[in-house]
Order: sequence, then C-alpha cells, then structure tokens
Amino acid sequence: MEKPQYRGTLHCFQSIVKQESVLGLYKGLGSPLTGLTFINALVFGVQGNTLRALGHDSPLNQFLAGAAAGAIQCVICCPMELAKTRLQLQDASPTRTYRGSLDCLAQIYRHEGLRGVNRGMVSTLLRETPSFGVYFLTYDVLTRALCCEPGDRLLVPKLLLAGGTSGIMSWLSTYPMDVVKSRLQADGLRGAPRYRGIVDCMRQSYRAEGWRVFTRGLASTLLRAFPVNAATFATVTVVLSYARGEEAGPCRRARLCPPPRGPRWLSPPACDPMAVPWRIAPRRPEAQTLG
Ligand SMILES: NC(=[NH2+])NCCC[C@H](N)C(=O)O
Repeated sequence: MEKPQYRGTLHCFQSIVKQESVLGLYKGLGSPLTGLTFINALVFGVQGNTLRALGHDSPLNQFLAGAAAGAIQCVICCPMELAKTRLQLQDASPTRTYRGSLDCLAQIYRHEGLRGVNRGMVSTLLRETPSFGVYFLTYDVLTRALCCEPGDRLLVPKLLLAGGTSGIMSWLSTYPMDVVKSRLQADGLRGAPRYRGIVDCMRQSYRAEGWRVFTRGLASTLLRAFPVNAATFATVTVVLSYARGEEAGPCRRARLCPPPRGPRWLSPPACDPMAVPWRIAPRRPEAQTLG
C-alpha cells in the first residue's frame, strides 16, 4: 500500500500485458469459469422461488428475494473468489505456489482446513447480500420503466441496458466491502498476515491511504460489470422466455390450459408476473415471440 505497484486501471492493464503477455490477464480464470455457472443458476433459481414464496411482487420483495439469493450463493462465491484472488496475485514464476484453482483450494484446505477455504466469508456475505438486493430491484425498476414486453422490437437492447445498469448499481452499493474482502483473502500471500479481521482491515487501510482506499479498483470493476450483467440478464430473460414459451404458449392459452407440472419458475404460464425473477409484462395477444 505504501508503494502502489500500479498508478491505475490502464497502467495495471499495460503492465500485466508487458510483463506476462495477454495471457496474464486471464490468470485465475478457471475458478470463475467453473463457479459462475452454478452461482448464476443458484442466484436466479433462489430469487425466483423466494419472490413467489414472499407472496406478492413489490420493490421490497424484489430486494429481499435478491438479497436471499446473494447470501446463499456466497457458499460458492467465497471460495471461488479466494482461489481467483490468490491466483491473480501470485507471481507467474515456475516456482509459483499454486498450479491452478483446485490446487489452490486443496493447499489452503490442507494447511488451514475448512475455515481457510471460507476465508473472507463474512465480508463476502456483507458485500453480496445487499448488492444482490440492489441488483434485482434495479433490474425490476428499469425493466418496468423501459416497458420491456415480449414482441417489443427493442426488447433485447432494453434488457442489456437494464441488466448492465443493475450490475453497475449493485457493485457501487457495497464496493468498499469488496476492497476489504479482497484484502482479507489475499492476506498472508506475501509475508505475514497483517489483518485481524474486517474492522481491523478497514482501520489499517483507512489510516494508510484515507477513504480513497475503498474505491481502489472501482473503475475496472465497473468497466467489467456493465457487459457481464447486461449479458447475464438478457440471456436469462431470453432463454427462460423460450423455455416457458414452449410449455405455456401465449397468455390466453395459459389461462385455458392447466398450469404445467414441476417447479413453476422453470415453465410458468407466460403471463404470470410472479413466475420468473425478472419483469416481462403479460403478453399482448398479437405478440407471438420475443423480439
Ligand atoms: N457483488 C455484486 N455486485 N454482485 C451482483 C452482481 C453479480 C454478478 N454476477 C457480477 O459478477 O457482476
């Protein structure tokens, strides 16, 4: 912290490419590549079912359902980010400590047990629970405001805009805790551990660098957050709508046909606004497919 290695996002990007080639930008990729499939499946499944369990669709319930999903997915997210953080920070030398994500978690488990694999769990919960509430609430508000409806020619661009903005707002909402979580998960990688916990990490960081320390890396996080979450929400929305459309068909048929068996969030009636974790207004009779 006393002698920052990078002057900012662009300098960091240039330094990595110069020292480790473009491949240096993909260090630690295995961990999120493996974990995010399960994390996103868990997030959208838990959010949709929690929203229905809460009984009615309201901004508060959108937030609460998102927060529940954010908390539960920490079970995977925390160890996944621990491995990613350590692999991203380790030197690219032949004598590097970890050979990959699984080797990283296996070594941590051998040396520190389950507690070590879940290092940073509390800070991850403090970051993810409110941020996922903001994530889904923002998406709900924006898709309503943009009148996202099946058959709308601009549906996908609207979903991309709403999803990307939701990602930005969610990361802004708890970003300081992300800085703390990253420091706790990296602690001890180069020398003796220096933090005794979340509060101590916040206190030491603030004393060393002032309040700006809690915005470090924010630019690169936001640069990444928009496209990642635009793609996530648009893909989930379009894939679920086709999956649902094959089962329930247009809204008027859904009312005439008995509701499909199995978990309703998977193949709910097309016009059931409570059925999925995202907002699509009931089909208009003339709208046959999503635009
Ligand atoms: N910490 C958060 N802001 N979580 C909500 C967004 C999560 C999303 N999967 C992303 O990586 O951007």
